[in-house]
Amino acid sequence: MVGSGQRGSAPVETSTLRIGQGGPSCKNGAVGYLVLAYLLGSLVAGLLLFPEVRGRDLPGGSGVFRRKGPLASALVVLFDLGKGALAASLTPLEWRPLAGAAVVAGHNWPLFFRFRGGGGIAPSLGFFLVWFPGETLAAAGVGLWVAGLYHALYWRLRRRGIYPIPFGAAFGYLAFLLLVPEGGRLGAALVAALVALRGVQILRGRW
Ligand SMILES: O=P(O)(O)OC[C@H](O)CO
Repeated sequence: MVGSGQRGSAPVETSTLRIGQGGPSCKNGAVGYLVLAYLLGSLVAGLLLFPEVRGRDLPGGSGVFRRKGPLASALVVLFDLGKGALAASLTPLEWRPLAGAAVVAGHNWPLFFRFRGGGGIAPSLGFFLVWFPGETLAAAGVGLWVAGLYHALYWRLRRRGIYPIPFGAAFGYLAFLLLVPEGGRLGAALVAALVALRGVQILRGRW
């Protein structure tokens, strides 16, 4: 997207995000946005609302579904989507790539829960739904479709290995990286890397 410059003056180019433009006060402001995003991410719904899940299962939608049922799971997913969406809404465009990483880092390694949180899927979905709604919905569709297929062809029969949602999500993030416009690629790559890193930790039993 290209911003409309004022008539008679040089057009204002907004198509490329340039992180760190501006003086020291701008950078100080950015630290505030990133800390806020990290703290928002650290409010892990599954751990706040259902502390009994802690240590027994993952605190995201799937883990809470397994332990507490569908309504509790829906509540957790909505809360975690919401904090991601709020972080995107509060952060100016130029700092959004880092704010996306910050809110997901908070959810995955929360300050309030000894740095042991969820997988980062719901907050990243909420964050990018605000920033790139069409691309995010399309990528989420890919992820859900792959998860459904994996469930039907493998998980339903074996119940072993990677759970369907994270399995499908890996394809969703790949789709998103291909679909997202240039201005969002850095943010998408940072977030996907943090989700993948946490996924490796979880697979190794370090959750
Ligand atoms: O990645 P989270 O913590 O948002 O959890 C989402 C789902 O439970 C993953 O299976």
